[in-house]
Amino acid sequence: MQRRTTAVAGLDAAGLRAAILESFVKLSPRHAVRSPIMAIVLLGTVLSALITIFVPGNTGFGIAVSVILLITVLFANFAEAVAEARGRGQAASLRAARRDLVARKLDTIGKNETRVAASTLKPGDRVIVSANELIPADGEIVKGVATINESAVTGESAPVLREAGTDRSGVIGGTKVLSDEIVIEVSAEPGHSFLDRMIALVEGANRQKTPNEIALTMLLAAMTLTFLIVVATLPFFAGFVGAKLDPLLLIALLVCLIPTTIGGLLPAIGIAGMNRALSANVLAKSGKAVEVAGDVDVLLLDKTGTITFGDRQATAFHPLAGVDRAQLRDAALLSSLADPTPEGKSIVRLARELHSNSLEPERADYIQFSAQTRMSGVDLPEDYPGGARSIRKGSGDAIGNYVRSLGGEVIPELNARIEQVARSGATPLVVAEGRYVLGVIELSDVVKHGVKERFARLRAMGVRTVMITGDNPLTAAAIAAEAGVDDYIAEARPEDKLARIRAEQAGGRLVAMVGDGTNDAPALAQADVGLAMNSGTQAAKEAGNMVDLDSDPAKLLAVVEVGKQQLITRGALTTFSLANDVSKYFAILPALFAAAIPQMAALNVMHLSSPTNAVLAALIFNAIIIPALIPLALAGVRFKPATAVSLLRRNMLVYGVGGVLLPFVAIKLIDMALVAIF
Ligand SMILES: Nc1ncnc2c1ncn2[C@@H]1O[C@H](COP(=O)(O)OP(=O)(O)OP(=O)(O)O)[C@@H](O)[C@H]1O
Ligand SMILES: [K+]
Ligand SMILES: [Mg+2]
Repeated sequence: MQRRTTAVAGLDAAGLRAAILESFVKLSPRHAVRSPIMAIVLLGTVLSALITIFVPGNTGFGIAVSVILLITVLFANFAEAVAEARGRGQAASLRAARRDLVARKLDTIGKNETRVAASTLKPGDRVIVSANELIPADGEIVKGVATINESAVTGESAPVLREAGTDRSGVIGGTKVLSDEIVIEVSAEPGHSFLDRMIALVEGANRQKTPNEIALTMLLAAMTLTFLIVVATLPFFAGFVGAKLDPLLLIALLVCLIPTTIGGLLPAIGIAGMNRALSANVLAKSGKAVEVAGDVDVLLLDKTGTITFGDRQATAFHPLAGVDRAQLRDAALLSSLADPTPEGKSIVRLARELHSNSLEPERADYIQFSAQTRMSGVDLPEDYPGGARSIRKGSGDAIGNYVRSLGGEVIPELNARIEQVARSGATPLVVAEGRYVLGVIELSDVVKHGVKERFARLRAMGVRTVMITGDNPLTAAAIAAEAGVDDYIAEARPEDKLARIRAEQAGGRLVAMVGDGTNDAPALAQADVGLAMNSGTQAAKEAGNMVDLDSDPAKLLAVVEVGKQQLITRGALTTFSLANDVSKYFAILPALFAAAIPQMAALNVMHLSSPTNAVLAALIFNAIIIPALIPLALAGVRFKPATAVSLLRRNMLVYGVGGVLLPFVAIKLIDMALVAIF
């Protein structure tokens, strides 16, 4: 983490020099036209320079106006350059992880290996990687399990476990295998790896304006056009009262009125948002994704692993009346011998601790767990001691259906047992042998620290949280209450997540969700904000529009806050920029009409020393407010969790009223300084 936070903290001397240089490079017309507002200022600079050169008269004033206008454009360019430079610092650390590697590529039958350059690997190729070797390309583990150090990419040095056939099978090129040996199926085209794409994004090579940003740019352009028309027609109306207006003053008036502050800071705000997400170790595939996160109304969260720690561990066996404790214990063990889930492994562990000495069958049919069936188990063959048997374990309703399908029935005692376990927030797994229910396994899980506070923060911001779980309603209710979510859906299968997202969206709401599994991919793609876990499957990472490098599902909460902050920052600075106009009117209008209409002097409420000084002071303020606000644009406006409406009210007060008052003071001070100096 250290490496990345220092890159965000600010620019070093070299970075600063580069940003200053870049401010001049950005004077090129090709760059200038991207912001209509700054283009007008640049045009004004050229025009006032030409007037100064060719129209005899007040040369000193002309030079001053031209220089200040040029500096205004440079300041705006500088704001963008600083934001970009910070992104480049982050890209450099990502790039360090992408090195030229040698891969041990397997042939099609997976027997022989040849050494090839990692850059030649294509999707579908299989490579073998052993302990202490670097993973040559992005892909998914198809064989084996290994601990991996992903610090080169995530900055997080704690090793992570990645395993074939699970939702934690994804690996990134450039990270290091610490133990064991794995076979990886490459998923990325050369040059299009996860890192390649992220570097391009961070550098802003293909930064696209977000819809909000485009809408605001259009609005600002329309305002600029209006002011342009007003100022251009002013001499005509002034003619009626016999006033002749100085073209230099008209240019100054125009530049002061158009929203240069927000126009200059807009790109920096956009870039900074993505950088803030990256500082939280979240790679957003677009700036749009970050912003949409700031607008979401509903957060859909998994229970297991997101709200709870997720390593559900078997803690007790509860046999039904008349069932021997050892019988339940042994059945639970047999049904879990080949169950690779954390739940399955913990059942084996608990049963062994309780001295189960069941033999491992030499051959048996294992039924793997799926979120669809919510059941797993084993079919034992004739020759196993005790004869052929079918053992199943799973959710109460799944096992209920199973025994009923075999002609059995669910006795009330079972429901009482299930309830007893579920009410405490634990997950009851029911074990059945054939059509007889043996009892209940208690799987305990713990709610993560601090989630309750985060949900409360989100609620204060008007975001509703919905927990969606495959677990039974009672466990769901217990955990929902403990975690403080607004709503929950129990006994949900993967497609239910998708259905719920669609339903929320149909109601006009924006939905965010987290996921890691292949079966989460449709929901991740459907959600407006899909945060995929870095540890997750390739399908999930492709489908989502953000990836959390730390694989912490609770990160979604942080992402929402980053997005909110981005929207609020833009809104606050726009308000401030527009509010500034009021005071500039009072500075420039009296100056403009000073000669023709002496009564206008009454408007000179700031008692500025002279008409020219008034204009210069307004222009200088207009220019220096841009760099003054760069830190705020980059860091984001501080905000407390509150609903959009109350935030708007507060920001109108701070940035609106502040935006009106501050320039009065500042312009007056600059005027006094001008008098003192000249
Ligand atoms: N290894 C397993 N064998 C049999 N049944 C299981 C196993 N693991 C979980 N189950 C049952 O299947 C249900 C659904 O599990 P699933 O993992 O889909 O959802 P979940 O983990 O409970 O919820 P979430 O969606 O929040 O992760 C569980 O509540 C449990 O009753
Ligand atoms: K302005
Ligand atoms: Mg699950």
